[in-house]
Amino acid sequence: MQLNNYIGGIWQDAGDAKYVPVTNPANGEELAQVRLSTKEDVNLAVAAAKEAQKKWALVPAPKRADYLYEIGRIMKEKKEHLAQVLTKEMGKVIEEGRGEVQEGIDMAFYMAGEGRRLFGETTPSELADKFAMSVRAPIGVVGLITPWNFPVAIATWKSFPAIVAGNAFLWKPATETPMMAYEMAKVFEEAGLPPGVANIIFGSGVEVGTAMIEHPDVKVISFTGSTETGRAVAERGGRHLKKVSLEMGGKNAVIVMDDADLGLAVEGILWSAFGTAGQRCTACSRVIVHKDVKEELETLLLTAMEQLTIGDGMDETVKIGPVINKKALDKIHNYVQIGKDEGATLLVGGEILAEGNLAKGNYYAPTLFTNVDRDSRIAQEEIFGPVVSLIEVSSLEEAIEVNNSVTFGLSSSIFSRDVNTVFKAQRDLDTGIVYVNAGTTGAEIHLPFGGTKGTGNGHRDSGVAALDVYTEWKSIYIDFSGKLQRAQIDNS
Ligand SMILES: NC(=O)c1ccc[n+]([C@@H]2O[C@H](COP(=O)([O-])OP(=O)(O)OC[C@H]3O[C@@H](n4cnc5c(N)ncnc54)[C@H](O)[C@@H]3O)[C@@H](O)[C@H]2O)c1
Repeated sequence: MQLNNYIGGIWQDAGDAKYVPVTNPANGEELAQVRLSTKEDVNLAVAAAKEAQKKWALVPAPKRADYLYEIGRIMKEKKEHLAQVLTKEMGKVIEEGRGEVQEGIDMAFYMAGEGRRLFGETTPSELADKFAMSVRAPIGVVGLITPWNFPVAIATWKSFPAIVAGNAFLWKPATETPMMAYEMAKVFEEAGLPPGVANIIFGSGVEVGTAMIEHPDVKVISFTGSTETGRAVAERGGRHLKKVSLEMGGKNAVIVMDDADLGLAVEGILWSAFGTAGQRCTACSRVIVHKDVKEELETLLLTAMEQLTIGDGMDETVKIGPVINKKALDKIHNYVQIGKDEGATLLVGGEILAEGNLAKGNYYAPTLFTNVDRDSRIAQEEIFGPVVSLIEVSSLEEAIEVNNSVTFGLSSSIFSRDVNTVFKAQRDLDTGIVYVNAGTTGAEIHLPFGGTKGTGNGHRDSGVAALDVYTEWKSIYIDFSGKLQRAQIDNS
């Protein structure tokens, strides 16, 4: 199967395009071949989007929303199929695959509702017989660049607000997960979205991403991915005066205080550290634990980790699937070596798993380090795999300081039964998302999603805040006095 671009409502021919294989990380099986698009393909897509957007912007927002209702309905109908494609292509276990598709469905219905609430503001004018208001205007053609770890949810966080706000978009998915984008292109087509509103273009970040950012008709770049790539996107976007929204890496922590329900904390840590094999931007990568409960927590965690079954995510009994590719496997293993060299104590894991059924996939053993120095590399850098570092502290103040000591600021969590502790923590934890008595993952689509510091640049995906990325405020003054009134001068 060859995956070609969807541009202006037409599936591009193969022509003389180059392709690379898409493989199943669970067993190395080739699933498809994906096109490596060129700058010319990007130009075609931008032209199609620009043309379509002119008409799309004139469709009333509640009517644009109707397409999202239809998209949501089709996704719901195809939910199991989409979840299976997701799991085969990306590796997360099927239960999580279903959850992610559901998130996309929820986003479709939620954003459709925004079509009837695309609120502006009316404002008193300085002058009599004058009416002042501001509206959210569409921006035009927007470019969406997404990572492989949430191949459908993140795309819906970006494309659905773009659609409802009256923009047309070009979406470049990660090269590792084009099949989900191909499936979504089919959903857009089936929903009858006018040709050119949604354009899907496959290819490398450097070639396609750069061409999108540099194209003068692409007005917004909404990027989710690593901080390293995000920085390059921001620099290039800045040079071309683009509005750039960045959602990037994380180094998220669970804080376990001495009065915490330890059983609950273990459940929260397990889910957020090892779900999606630790490859979530919100994954728990550090556990900051009060010294009085450290030993007990270690024992409970080790016992719970023994129950984690590892394998192909299509098997309903499996809890942890593979990591995305061999490069990721090597990166994770390298960090484990760094942790050992830094003097941390490896309690369990720390190895690539390649026995029996696991031989053909990319599997890493869930790994727990303790006695980790808060300033060490494994405590500071994003590993993006199933590796957790325990850091001991003596007080809430110290726990917050350790949490905030990293350059990232996506998500944090605290387990405590004390109301004063949790209120102080939610105020002082410097992250875009804070959880209390829950792990570091599990966003709800009607709340803003994003982080502080090195995780983002102040924009948010998800929630009503996402509309800020895809709209521009336009102020309108209507003078009905019949004479030329001049604000300020006339008033002075
Ligand atoms: N904060 C969030 O909301 C969030 C959510 C999910 C993932 N992430 C982060 O994403 C990372 C994992 O995803 P990844 O490995 O796909 O990230 P990545 O940065 O390697 O790639 C992300 C996207 O950018 C493209 N790209 C690569 N180079 C580019 C360039 N020079 N110009 C334009 N585009 C380019 C890629 O092809 C891909 O589509 C992790 O760091 C994770 O924390 C963040």
